[in-house]
Amino acid sequence: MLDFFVIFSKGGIVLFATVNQAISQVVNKLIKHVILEERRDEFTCDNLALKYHLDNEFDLVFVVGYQKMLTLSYVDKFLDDIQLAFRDKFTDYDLRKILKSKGNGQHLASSLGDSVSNSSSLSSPESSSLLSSLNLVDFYHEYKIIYTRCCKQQQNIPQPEMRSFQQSTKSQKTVKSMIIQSSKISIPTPVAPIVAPKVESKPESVPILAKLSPRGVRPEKPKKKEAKPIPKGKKAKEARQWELGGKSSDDLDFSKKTNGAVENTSSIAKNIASGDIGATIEECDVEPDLEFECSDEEEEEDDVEIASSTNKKSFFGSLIKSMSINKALTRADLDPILNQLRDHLISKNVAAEIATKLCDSVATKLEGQTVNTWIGLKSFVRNALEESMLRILSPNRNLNILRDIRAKSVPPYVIVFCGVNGVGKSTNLAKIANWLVVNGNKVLIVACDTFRAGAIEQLRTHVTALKTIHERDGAKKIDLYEKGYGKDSAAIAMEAINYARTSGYTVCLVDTAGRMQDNEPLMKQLAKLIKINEPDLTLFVGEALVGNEAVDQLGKFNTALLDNGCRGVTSNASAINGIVLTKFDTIDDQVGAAISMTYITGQPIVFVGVGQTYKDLKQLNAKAVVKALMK
Ligand SMILES: Nc1nc2c(ncn2[C@@H]2O[C@H](COP(=O)(O)OP(=O)(O)OP(=O)(O)O)[C@@H](O)[C@H]2O)c(=O)[nH]1
Repeated sequence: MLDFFVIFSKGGIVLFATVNQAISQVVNKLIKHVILEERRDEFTCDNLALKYHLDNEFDLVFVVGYQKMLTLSYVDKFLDDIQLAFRDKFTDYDLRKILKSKGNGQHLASSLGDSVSNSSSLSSPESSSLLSSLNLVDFYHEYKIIYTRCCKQQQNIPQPEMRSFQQSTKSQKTVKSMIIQSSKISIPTPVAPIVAPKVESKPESVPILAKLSPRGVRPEKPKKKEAKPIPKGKKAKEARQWELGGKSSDDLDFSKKTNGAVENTSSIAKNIASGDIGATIEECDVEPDLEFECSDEEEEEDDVEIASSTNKKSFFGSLIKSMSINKALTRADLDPILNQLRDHLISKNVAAEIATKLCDSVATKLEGQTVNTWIGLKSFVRNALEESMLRILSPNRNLNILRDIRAKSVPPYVIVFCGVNGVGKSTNLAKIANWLVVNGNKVLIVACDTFRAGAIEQLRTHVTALKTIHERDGAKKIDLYEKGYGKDSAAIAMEAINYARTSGYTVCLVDTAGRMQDNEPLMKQLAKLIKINEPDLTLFVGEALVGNEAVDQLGKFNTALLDNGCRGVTSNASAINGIVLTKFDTIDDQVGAAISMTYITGQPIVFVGVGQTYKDLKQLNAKAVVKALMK
C-alpha cells in the first residue's frame, strides 16, 4: 500500500499528488540527498521508503512513498506504467499551459539545480496550497486504474508451497549414505614437497574426515635448510641494527632512550624534508596535458569523423557513433553505450559497483531526451557524465580546516587518521602537520599506533625533522605525545588531548595503527578511540592505487565505526568525515579511486598525497580528475 504518490516538475511545481498531508519535507530531503546527488533510486526517511523516476523529456519527477517495512514488488512497475500513462495523456504543450495558468510561469526545462532553490516552494505555504489543491492535472482516474492493477498483480504472484519433511531430500538420507566409499574419494595431488603418507591397508569404507586425515600417518615435514658454509674471506651477514639504536632482538620501545635525538633524523625524513615548505596547498592537476574538452571546430571535425566512420576515433567518438539520433533515447538505446562507458571507467580504476551506479545515473538523465545531431548527442552524453562525476567529487560541505581550527572555542582541534596498513597514514600526517605549522598552528602529534613495531620511532623521526625546520627560532611549534607500545590507544589519545589543552596546542593529530577492514577487534578499538575522544575530523587515509578494494575498505571502516556507536560530525550516515588520498603521484591517469571513495562516503577528499617530501600535499582538482577519466 502506497502512502503517497506525487508528480512534480523539475521547476518544483507539484502537478499531481495523492495525499493531503505534509509530505513536502520528506520530498525535499529526497531532492536534496538523492536526486541532486544522483545517488540511488531508493531513499528512506523516518518510516518511509521513497522511490522516484525522472522523466527527462517532460522534466518531471514521479515519486512514491510507502512504509519502509513493506516489501512492495510492484513499485518499479507502477512508476514505469504511470510515467507512460502521464506522457500519453499530456503533451509538453499541455503541461506548459497548466504551469503557466498557475501563474508561476516556471518553464518546464528548469534544471534540477533550480529546483533546490525553488524546492523551497514545496515546503512554503504557497506550495502547501499547491499540494492541498491536489490534482492540478486531471489524472486521478488513470492513477487509480494503474495502482489497482499493480496491486492485483502482486497479490496474484503465486507463493511457493512449503514441502513436507517427507518430500525433502534430507529425509532420504541415512547415516550410511553419509559414508563415502573409498574408491569414490579423490585426494588432490599435493603440489609441492609433501611426501604422500604410506597407508598399509585400506579399509572398505571410511568416514570422509578419517579418510582425508588418516590418524597417526603424517606427511613427512620438509627438512630444514641447512646453513650454507660461509666462503673464506667473506663476512657472515649481521643481524639488522635498527636506526634509532638497539638490536632487533631488543625491546622495541625506544621511546625513552632516544628522546630529543635531533641528529638521528633518518634518511626517509631527510628525503621528505628536502622539499620547499608551502604555506598553501596547491590544487592537484593530475596531468597538465589531460585536455579533453575540445573547441567547436574540433567537435565538428569529430562529427565528420563519426559520420564518415573513419578509424581514428576518440573513446567518445566511437561510443556516440552507435547511438541513434532524432528520436527520444530509450534505455535500450543507451545500454550498449553505457556498458562500454562502464568498462572504460573500470579501466581507469573506478570500482565496478560505482561505475555501474554512475552509468545508471547518466542513463536516468538521458532517457527520454531527443537530440538531432551527432554533436548534440555527443555533448549530451559527455555533459551528463561530467556533471555526475563533478557532483560526486564536489564536497557537499565546505571543509576549511584552518578556519575550523580558529573557530574552535576550546582548542585543540583533533584529527584522527585511520586506514589499512601501509597506505601512508604517518607520512601524510607529517605532511599535514608541516602545513598546519606553516599556517601558524602549534601541533601535537599523538602516537596511538601502539601495535606496529617502529611506528613510534617513525613519528619521532618526522617530529625531529619538523622541529629542525620550524623551531630554529626556539619557539615550540610541534611535538610528539607517546606512551610506548601495547597500551590502550583510546586512553593515550584522551591524555594527549588534555595535555594539548593545557599546553596551548591548537591541533592534535592522532596517528592510529593500520588495520584490515575485516579485523573486528581492531575496528572496535578504533571505534572506541573515536567514540571516547570525539575528534573534530576522522580522516580515512587510502591509496589512490586501489580499485574495487576501495569500496570494501571504506564501506567496512564506515560501517564498523557506525555499528560501534561512532557518529559523524557532519552526518549521521558517515563516521568518516573526509579522505586523504595518497600516492597520487604513482597512478598516471588511473584516478578512479577518487570517484569511488567520495561516492561511498559522500565525504570530500581533503588532501591528496603526491610524493614523499613534506610539500607533496595538494588539494583535489575535481575538473582535472574528471578530464583524466574522460580521456
Ligand atoms: N609515492 C608516494 N609514496 C608515499 C606517499 N605517502 C606515503 N608514501 C610512502 O608509503 C610508504 C608507507 O607510508 P607510511 O606512512 O609508513 O604508511 P602507514 O599507513 O603509516 O603504515 P602503517 O603504520 O604500517 O599502517 C612509505 O614508504 C611512504 O614514503 C605519497 O603520497 N606518494
